[in-house]
Amino acid sequence: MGCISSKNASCLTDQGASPVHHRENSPEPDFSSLNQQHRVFVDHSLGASHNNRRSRKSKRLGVSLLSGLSAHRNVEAEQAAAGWPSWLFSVASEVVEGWVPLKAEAFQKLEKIGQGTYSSVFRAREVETGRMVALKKVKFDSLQPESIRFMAREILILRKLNHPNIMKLEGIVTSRASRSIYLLFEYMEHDLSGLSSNPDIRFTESQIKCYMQQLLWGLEHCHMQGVIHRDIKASNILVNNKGVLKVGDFGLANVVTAKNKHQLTSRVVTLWGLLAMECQSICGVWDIEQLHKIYKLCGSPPDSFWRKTWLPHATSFRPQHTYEATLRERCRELPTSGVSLLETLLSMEPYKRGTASSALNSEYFLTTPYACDPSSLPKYPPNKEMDAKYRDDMCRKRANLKLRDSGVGRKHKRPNSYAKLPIRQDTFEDKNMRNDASITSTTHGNYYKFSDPPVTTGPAGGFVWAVKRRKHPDNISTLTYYQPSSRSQLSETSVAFAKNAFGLNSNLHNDSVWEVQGDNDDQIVDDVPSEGKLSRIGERQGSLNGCGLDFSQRYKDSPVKINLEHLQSGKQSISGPLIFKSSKIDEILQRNESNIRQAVRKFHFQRGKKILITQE
Ligand SMILES: Nc1ncnc2c1ncn2[C@@H]1O[C@H](COP(=O)(O)OP(=O)(O)OP(=O)(O)O)[C@@H](O)[C@H]1O
Repeated sequence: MGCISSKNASCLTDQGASPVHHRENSPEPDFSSLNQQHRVFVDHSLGASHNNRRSRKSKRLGVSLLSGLSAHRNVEAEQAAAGWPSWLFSVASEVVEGWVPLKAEAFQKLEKIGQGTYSSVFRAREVETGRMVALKKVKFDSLQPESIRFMAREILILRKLNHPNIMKLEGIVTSRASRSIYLLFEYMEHDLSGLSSNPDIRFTESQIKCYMQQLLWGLEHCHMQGVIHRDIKASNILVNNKGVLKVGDFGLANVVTAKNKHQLTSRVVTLWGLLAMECQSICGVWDIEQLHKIYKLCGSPPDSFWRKTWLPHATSFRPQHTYEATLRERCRELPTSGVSLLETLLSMEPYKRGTASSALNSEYFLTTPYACDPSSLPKYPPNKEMDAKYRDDMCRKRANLKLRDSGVGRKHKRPNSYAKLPIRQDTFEDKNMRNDASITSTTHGNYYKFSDPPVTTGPAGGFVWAVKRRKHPDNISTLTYYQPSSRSQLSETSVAFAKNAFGLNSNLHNDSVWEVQGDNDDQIVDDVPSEGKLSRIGERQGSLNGCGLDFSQRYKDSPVKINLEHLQSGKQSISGPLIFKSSKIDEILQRNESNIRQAVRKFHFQRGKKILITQE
């Protein structure tokens, strides 16, 4: 527990009111100018022109460029005077336009309540009012303009949104001397991931409708502002003790404009858990697996879809046989109107897919039982995704120990139901449990409930599921992949693998990198390693330049084939169920992991050398 310290900042005002100090007529952030702000074009051909009219025009243009430049300098001077760090306003001055930084001393930082890929979230007390708040420390590299721009995008989008069901950005804590920033939000006691993974909590139909309605109201607002969230998942849906739901984490959000609507990346949205995201860096199996699951739930798109689609590489994802939707069967306990709504929202064909607005007008919300009032929702003890993960980890450790004790070795076993997972009290018994290095991946609570994969006990654990699936005749598809045959061949791509792995929500690896750099979340950290940030840039940016891999090349051939051109070694085709031989996969995963580690070590070693040289 400790106070964040910084020197230059203003202090907070009334409780409940936005603590941000707005200047008069604070303009709306202009997204289009974010990347162009500092590009001042001087057209040298203008002065050489013999055309008088053109020359006069050029002079006018020159004058306006100069006055634009000086206006810009004024803005920067103002922002510096307000106490903003220069690395921030010189790259993305729109972010702080009309605001002044909040004093770090104005908050007492309490415990960590959330750990995302791009941030750590802390509960804090506003010293003046005693109000609880959440401070999100965003990970980025203040030495890298691209990294700053991506962090800035989240802020700009948050500033653009103003709705009771959207997390409101109340201010930014930083200072002229600081190299990190904290985003200030209202404190929310729960996230839906934590709540729904608690076996003791069962929502009634009207409570579900209440949450759904609030979620859709929030999303409708985003869409009306041209904002698409692109990472809607239970842990990003926050709920407070008054029953109010707010959509959070706009780190992957973007603004759709007429210009960019066909250019946005498909490399967003969290797949089905961190483990999957880590494994995704290896042969891309998990994308395909997830798609396979989706087909099995929602049915595969009809022939007309594949003929009409303009999505690049779409036909690569075409399954070899038709899947009938099983959604109705799987959701037979839900009311018909609810399943119909789900069907519309999950429709594979975009023109059939419902919008947030159409969902709000659907029969589901117009029939009894109606959505309850948020204030009537029960008050639950604080429960976050982090708590659920902690329970999962403990459960896996326990399962692993049991298996060892029974001499089963590395065989994997799936718990019968998530409800049987230990709740937090139980886990205290496990405090003295041996810390098994192989049990490192964390899994989302809902993962067990819905996707029903096995407990994983090692880096390759996910493939047990693939092995299990061999028994099911409906999992048939063909997949081709290039299997690396030797360590040396893989090492050529190790950096790419490392970057890719970091870019794909690999908390496990991110954490170790941060430790290497001596990052301490209790202090304002001045620098952060750029490796993780680089990949983050790639991922958030929507291009994969930072990762060194071109995913657009990944699924060149059809149907459901993986063609990894960066693994230029032995081609292997598998026909039949969508599986790999687990032993081979184990090997590949282990090799990849060690390559990733090597690449990271090498990177830090080289970076350290560079720093030394610079200092000399
Ligand atoms: N305002 C808040 N109040 C309380 N808890 C919060 C708040 N904002 C975030 N959290 C907690 O912190 C977690 C991580 O926050 P967030 O999703 O914003 O970070 P992230 O780094 O973008 O995560 P991700 O890896 O999902 O992209 C959330 O799942 C939630 O449990």
